[in-house]
Amino acid sequence: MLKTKDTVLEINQIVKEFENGKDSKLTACNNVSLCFEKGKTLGIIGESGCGKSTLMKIIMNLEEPTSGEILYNGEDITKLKGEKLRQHRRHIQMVFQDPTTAFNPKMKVKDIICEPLLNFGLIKKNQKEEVAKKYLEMVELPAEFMDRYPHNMSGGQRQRIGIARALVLNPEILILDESTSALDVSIQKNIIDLIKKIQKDRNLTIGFVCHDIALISECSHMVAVMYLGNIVEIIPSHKLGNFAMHPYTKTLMDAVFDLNMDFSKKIDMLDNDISTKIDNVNACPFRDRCNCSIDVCSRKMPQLKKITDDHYVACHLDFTV
Ligand SMILES: Nc1ncnc2c1ncn2[C@@H]1O[C@H](COP(=O)(O)OP(=O)(O)OP(=O)(O)O)[C@@H](O)[C@H]1O
Repeated sequence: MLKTKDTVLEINQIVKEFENGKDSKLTACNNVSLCFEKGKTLGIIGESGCGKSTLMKIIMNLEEPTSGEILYNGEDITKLKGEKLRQHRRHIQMVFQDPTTAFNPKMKVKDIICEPLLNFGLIKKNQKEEVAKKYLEMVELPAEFMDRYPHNMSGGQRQRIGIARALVLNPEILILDESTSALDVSIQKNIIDLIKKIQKDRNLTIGFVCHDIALISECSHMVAVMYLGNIVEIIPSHKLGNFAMHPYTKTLMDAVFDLNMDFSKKIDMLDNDISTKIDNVNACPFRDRCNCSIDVCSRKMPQLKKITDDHYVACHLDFTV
C-alpha cells in the first residue's frame, strides 16, 4: 500500500513476536505495512487471533513491536518515550469494545469525558460542565447525562460516552477496536452512523478493527484483510463484493448473508480452526484451509502484489487471466 500526500500514519514492516513456550515464538504481526489516509476509514478484518488487536496496541504505543516503524508526521512513534510519548497520545485515541471496563464506575459521565483534558491541563475544573454538555451533544445524548454513572446507562449510551471521551482531545486518528461488536444490530447501526457523521465533521482518520466483513465494508473506505498476522489483501470496500481476489477474503464474503445472494451457490465455510496454526515463514499461512492451494503455497510465502493502484493481494494464484 503506497504512501500518498494524504497519508497521516504509515505502518512499515511491523513484526511482533511473542514468546510461545520455551523455544518457540508466535508471530502476531508479520511484516505488516499499511497507510492511514486523512479523513478516511481503514478497516482491518480477520478472525479472532489473527493479530488485529496487537497491531492496534502497537499503533497506540501500548505494545512495542519486535521490529518495524510507524511514522506520524515523519516521526517513528514506536520509539517515543516519557513526556514526548505522553504528548503524542493526544493525536491517536482509541475506543474499546467494552467501555464499562475502561471507565471508573465511581466517576460521573462529566468526569469521564473531561478527565483527559484535565490530565493535560487543558481545562479548569469549573469548565467541566460546559465541555461535557458540548461533547454529549456531539454524541447525541442529553446534557442531563453528565451527572449519571456508567452503570445507569445502556451499552449503546456507554459506547457514545467512550467516543466522546476519545474525541475530547481532538485526535487526528481514532482507533475503534471491535467498538460496536457487543451491541445489538440496530444500536450498532446508530453508532456507525454517528461515527460517520463525526468523521465528516472533523475530517477524522479512523482505524476500524472488526471480525464482521459486512460491517467493515459498510463503514470503511479501504479494507485490509488479515490472516495469521499477515495482510493478505488490501482493497477498497466498494470492490469487496465483486473484485475480492484472495481465497480467504472470498470465503469471508461468501459467508455474508445477502438477500440478493444466489442460494444455489455453495458457501465455502472455513472448517479447521485458526488456532491450529503453524508458524512457517516459508509457506502461505492460508494454505491448509484454502480450496485453491497449489504446490508453491507450501514452499513460499506469497508477498503482496499490486493488482491496481488501490488493490493488493498476497496469493500465488495468477490473477492476470
Ligand atoms: N501478550 C501476549 N503474549 C503472548 N501471546 C499473545 C499476547 N497478546 C496476543 N497474543 C497472541 O497473538 C495472537 C494475536 O492476538 P490478537 O489479540 O492480536 O488477535 P485478534 O485478531 O485481535 O483477536 P481477537 O479479535 O480475539 O481480539 C494470538 O495468537 C494471541 O494469543
